[in-house]
Amino acid sequence: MAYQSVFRTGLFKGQVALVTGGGTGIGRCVAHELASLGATVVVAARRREPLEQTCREITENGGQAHVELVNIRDEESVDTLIRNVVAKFGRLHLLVNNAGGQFLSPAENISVGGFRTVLELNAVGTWTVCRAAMLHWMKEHGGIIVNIVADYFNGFPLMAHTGAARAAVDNMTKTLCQEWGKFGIRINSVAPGTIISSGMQNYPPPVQQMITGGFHTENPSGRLGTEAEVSSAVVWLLSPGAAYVNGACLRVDGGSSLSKAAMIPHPDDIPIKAFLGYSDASCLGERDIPPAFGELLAQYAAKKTTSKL
Ligand SMILES: CCCCCCC/C=C/C(=O)SCCNC(=O)CCNC(=O)[C@H](O)C(C)(C)COP(=O)(O)OP(=O)(O)OC[C@H]1O[C@@H](n2cnc3c(N)ncnc32)[C@H](O)[C@@H]1OP(=O)(O)O
Ligand SMILES: NC(=O)C1=CN([C@@H]2O[C@H](COP(=O)(O)OP(=O)(O)OC[C@H]3O[C@@H](n4cnc5c(N)ncnc54)[C@H](OP(=O)(O)O)[C@@H]3O)[C@@H](O)[C@H]2O)C=CC1
Repeated sequence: MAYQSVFRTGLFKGQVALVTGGGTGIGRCVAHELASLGATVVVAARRREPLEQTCREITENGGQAHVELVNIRDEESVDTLIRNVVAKFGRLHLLVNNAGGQFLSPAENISVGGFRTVLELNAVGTWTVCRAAMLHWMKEHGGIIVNIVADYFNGFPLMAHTGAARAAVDNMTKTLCQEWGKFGIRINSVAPGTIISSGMQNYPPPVQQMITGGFHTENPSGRLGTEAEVSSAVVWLLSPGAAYVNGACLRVDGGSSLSKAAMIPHPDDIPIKAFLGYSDASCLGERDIPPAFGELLAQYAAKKTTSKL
């Protein structure tokens, strides 16, 4: 019943949609929503089983779905995917670049290889799919693309690699909007906040507990997001109703990117000592500020620091 669609408007009837990472999580939900609105959906990723499961669910619901295997880190595999879709269905109108991910790690423990892996998966991988879709179909016929990124806007503690990769994808989206508009290609990105999805299985139990235990509810909406909430934004951007939205990044995060709490707890020591002036008189002593703030400055001056500078 969970995926029983309540209405079928046929909004995307006759259109072919490719969703990478469409066997699980957000991609699976996007695939369901597009199929329930009439699109023929191709779900593509590395593992056949989850893709076939999604496909079965959609077909049982009366939609049309097909499976293709792809590794978006492999240019030849991506090329084959796009050629197969165009050969089998004769068209490719809609593309959702959802496949991606990373591992959680303090930046100081990310090796060069680890950083490169995440850049290659998310940034180069998304580019590879965009490029192949453009070359093999959209350059001649137009199309609509949505790239899934993440809340990278103020940096991404514990995920420096993915923050860099998602920023790259968002910027690439803006460039492609300007360069590929002439082909009739419209392209946007969606930046999910923390979403309750299969992706959470990738994090160790203590991290899962931290997320479910309130850490990520500290946002204006007071909760985590759902796959359907991200999918809804994707579907809208793919729809004619968003015809004049191009090169945008739509945040689906409950407002969390506006009010992000520090993700890394601070130690008692302050690692970056406050600057209080070169002269002793600059900031301390008699001042025209409320007393409580003066006390705070005095504390900053007295605090021991771990800084070696
Ligand atoms: C604080 C909580 C924040 C929550 C915010 C949530 C926001 C985001 C949510 C999501 O995105 S949901 C999750 C979506 N799904 C995933 O992220 C899973 C995807 N992960 C993967 O597919 C893989 O882990 C990977 C990132 C693609 C890497 O897989 P691959 O098999 O290619 O890696 P390896 O060949 O094993 O290693 C390559 C390279 O990377 C280093 N590395 C891999 N894993 C780790 C790790 N856990 N910690 C540190 N380093 C890691 C590995 O050592 C290799 O490095 P080198 O040997 O080359 O130096
Ligand atoms: N959940 C969240 O809070 C957030 C998620 N995101 C992003 O949203 C997207 C979907 O995540 P979510 O559904 O949560 O997590 P999932 O882990 O369920 O989704 C990741 C999908 O990407 C596919 N994938 C990974 N690597 C490749 C590859 N090399 N080639 C092809 N497909 C690949 C996986 O399939 P397979 O392993 O079979 O290849 C899987 O279906 C990801 O890009 C994620 O990083 C962004 C912000 C927040």
